[in-house]
Amino acid sequence: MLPITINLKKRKCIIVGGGKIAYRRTKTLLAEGAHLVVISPELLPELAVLVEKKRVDWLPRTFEKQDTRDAFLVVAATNKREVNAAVAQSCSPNQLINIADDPENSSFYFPAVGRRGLLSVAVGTDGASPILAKNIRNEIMSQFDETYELYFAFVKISREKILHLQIEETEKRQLLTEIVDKKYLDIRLQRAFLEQLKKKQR
Ligand SMILES: C[C@@]1(CC(=O)O)C2=NC(=C\c3[nH]c(c(CCC(=O)O)c3CC(=O)O)Cc3[nH]c(c(CC(=O)O)c3CCC(=O)O)/C=C3\N/C(=C\2)[C@@H](CCC(=O)O)[C@]3(C)CC(=O)O)/[C@H]1CCC(=O)O
Ligand SMILES: NC(=O)c1ccc[n+]([C@@H]2O[C@H](COP(=O)([O-])OP(=O)(O)OC[C@H]3O[C@@H](n4cnc5c(N)ncnc54)[C@H](O)[C@@H]3O)[C@@H](O)[C@H]2O)c1
Repeated sequence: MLPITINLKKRKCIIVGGGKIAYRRTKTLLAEGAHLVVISPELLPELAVLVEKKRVDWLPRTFEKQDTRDAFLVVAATNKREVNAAVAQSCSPNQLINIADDPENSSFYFPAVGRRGLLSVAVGTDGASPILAKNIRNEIMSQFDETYELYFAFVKISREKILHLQIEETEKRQLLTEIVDKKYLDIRLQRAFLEQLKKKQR
């Protein structure tokens, strides 16, 4: 399975079911700015709060096969195997579909995600053990404390500035390599580097 980072901003995502798994998926997809529609006769209180806050749309009924028609991504997360199978059946081969109780027939899995500023980490085990994926994610993320949040922002800004400099390609490459040195976790060195770049811009 290929891990990719998908831009979900404003894309329509359908979640069928309103229980624990639906809520977990909702949080993951909302964090990426997706347009979420939850279809379920009942909702977990945590999901109802998100509906009240208008963070997600809710269709308070059971699934109907036209529901998935214009969705970019679909999650089948009811506690009924036959309903989840019907959700999957209703999708075209080009829609992204995750079936909570049927990885074999899902076109994508949810990895264990970690975020620190602009860094994102996704760990999967091809479904072998979600708990292990979670543990490995936690292990990786423990290496990145909050100083990395500023650092990743520094790297992004510096890279943009370097790419726009009127200098030789070899020097650009050297500078792009320079900024990933861990010494730049130190904010004073970040400032000094940006000052240096300013001089090169003139
Ligand atoms: C990583 C994480 C992301 C997330 O869900 O956001 C995730 N599962 C998590 C937790 C978790 N899931 C389960 C348990 C109970 C213990 C256990 O069974 O091990 C726990 C533990 C817990 O809750 O702590 C049960 C379970 N999971 C799946 C099945 C179906 C099956 O295997 O048939 C069943 C049995 C259902 C049943 O009982 O019927 C299937 C999938 N779960 C996946 C992802 C995909 C594979 C990821 C990979 O490649 O490893 C995959 C294939 C598809 C998918 O659903 O996307 C998230 C933790 C991260 C976090 O906390 O951030
Ligand atoms: N992938 C995973 O990580 C993972 C982990 C645990 C469980 N599961 C599986 O996920 C599924 C859901 O688990 P859960 O704990 O969220 O269940 P749950 O009982 O908390 O929630 C089920 C929801 O489905 C809704 N529902 C039932 N019939 C429906 C229909 N016809 N149309 C629309 N909604 C309907 C119910 O109203 C309820 O909100 C189960 O099949 C379980 O085996 C997957």
